[in-house]
Amino acid sequence: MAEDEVQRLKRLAAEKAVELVEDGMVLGLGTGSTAALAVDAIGARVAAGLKVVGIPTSEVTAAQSQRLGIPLTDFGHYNAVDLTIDGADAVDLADLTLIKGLGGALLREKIVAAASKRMAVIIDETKLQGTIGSRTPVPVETVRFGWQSTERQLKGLSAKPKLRLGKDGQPFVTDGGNFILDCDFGPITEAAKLHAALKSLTGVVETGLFIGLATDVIIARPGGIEVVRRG
Ligand SMILES: O=C(CO)[C@H](O)[C@H](O)COP(=O)(O)O
Repeated sequence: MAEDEVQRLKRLAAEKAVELVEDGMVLGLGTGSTAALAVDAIGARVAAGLKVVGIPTSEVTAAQSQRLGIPLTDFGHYNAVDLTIDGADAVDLADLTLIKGLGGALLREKIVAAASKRMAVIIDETKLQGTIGSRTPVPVETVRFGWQSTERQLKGLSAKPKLRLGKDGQPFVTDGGNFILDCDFGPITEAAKLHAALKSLTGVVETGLFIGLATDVIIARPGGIEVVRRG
């Protein structure tokens, strides 16, 4: 699919999700190229008088929100988020399991998603890949100290881990100061079991498997928008 068309589809999904935003809401503001389009659309509504507060899932999203005049808050002020709008790297429509974190923000994204009453995931149809893991590795955020030891433990779980590098060829560092090991497991049939096994490893901070968190998936296809809701 041509890049312009993918961008058009991402914008359609973002705009559909922003229709769910209501006055007075606490919003989770996602990270990535699709989520950024939703943040733009929220910013336009704020400029037109909408009253919301947002919790950003990355420093990049925080900076974008500030530029747009979206008031920001944190979990010191609110226990729960009414609605989070975020992208995803892979979605299994069978149970709305997601892989997230190719943009590097998975830890904050998961903290915000876990506190959200509703999580709308916005994607173009290229993110639908059937069984999760078939085409997308699982990002695993790992403390820097001893990352090679954590990598060996991951290999013990049959992963093929690869340390993520930044554009400068140095290890990519997350907003939390950690590294990411992108782990190819092949198709994942028992995501919850795998997630639990990964989390039990010393040195693993969080995984990019988002299970039972998405409530709505908004898919932009060339022929139109499809909304899939949990249950
Ligand atoms: O999980 C993420 C960032 O950590 C993003 O939501 C995910 O990478 C999708 O990004 P994009 O919309 O640019 O394809």
